[in-house]
Amino acid sequence: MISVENLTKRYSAFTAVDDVTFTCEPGTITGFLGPNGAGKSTTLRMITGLTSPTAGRTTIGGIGYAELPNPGRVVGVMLDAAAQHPGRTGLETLRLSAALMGLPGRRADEMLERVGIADAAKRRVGNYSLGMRQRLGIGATLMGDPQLLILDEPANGMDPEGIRWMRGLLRDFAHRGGTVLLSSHLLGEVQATVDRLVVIGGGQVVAQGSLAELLQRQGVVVRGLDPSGLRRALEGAGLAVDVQPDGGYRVDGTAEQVGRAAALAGEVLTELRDSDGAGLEDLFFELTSASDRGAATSVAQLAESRRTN
Ligand SMILES: Nc1ncnc2c1ncn2[C@@H]1O[C@H](COP(=O)(O)OP(=O)(O)OP(=O)(O)O)[C@@H](O)[C@H]1O
Repeated sequence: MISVENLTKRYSAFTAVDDVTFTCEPGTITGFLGPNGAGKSTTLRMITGLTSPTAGRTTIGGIGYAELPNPGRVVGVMLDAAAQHPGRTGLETLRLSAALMGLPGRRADEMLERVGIADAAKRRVGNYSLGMRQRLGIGATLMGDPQLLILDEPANGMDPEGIRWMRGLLRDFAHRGGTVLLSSHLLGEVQATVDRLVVIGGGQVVAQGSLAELLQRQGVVVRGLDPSGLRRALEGAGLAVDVQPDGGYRVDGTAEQVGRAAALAGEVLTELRDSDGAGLEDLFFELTSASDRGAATSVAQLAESRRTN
């Protein structure tokens, strides 16, 4: 388990990470999501002992990263795939990882096969594409057969096939009881991969919960013959209504609640369906801009602020 408790990092007067708390459980993939500059990398650097916190603490399996006797055997960390030495070949890179962890060199060859770049084993990493470096980086994280993975923007530079491959690999890792924490600034990228989301904006956690929970909050999409009459009926029934760019309404409620409110007011519906997370992107922007206002610190507060806006 990864545990982050009241973690804060200040650079002079600037607070990059502000009282962040979350946990990542075995058997799950947690997405750490936020726009550029939100504080994701700083948090991951603190978890992995590369930056010291101003306040708070982080543990991996109950102990601090710096106290792990052979960290690579416990947690695979990839913070910057582009940082690999450009003059070494992929094989040399992984052989070095193997040597540092006291593993046999042949493991490097097996790993290159596993991450799909065996045919580039003897090429210099400087000539790899970013997607190939990500594969190599993921290979390096897996060398010590760890129970946890911490990956900063692992999908950066990967093509759709690469992203699908990585998704399968991480799913399989979590399925076998592993714990994964991965960051991204793109909601669409993590949505299909993760079980849980921790959303960060302006250094603060603005929402966290299971993906299902956060998706559920998206309610239903509804349209009627008389849009303004339908809106009056829904709001009259106490349902919060968001007008979509295409003129439909997204409603925080169930199809039954919406159907009943419309029927009571004699409104004819032309469409009523689950929003299928279509609004999760809106939620992401809403959540992160809410953090700039310092308004919402939890899903509950955000939900409240959406109801009253
Ligand atoms: N060493 C440092 N000194 C001063 N400010 C820093 C330092 N490191 C990070 N910051 C600032 O802290 C904030 C958070 O940065 P961080 O790299 O953690 O964001 P991020 O969410 O990972 O963004 P990105 O997706 O762009 O990598 C940014 O405003 C950044 O400029």
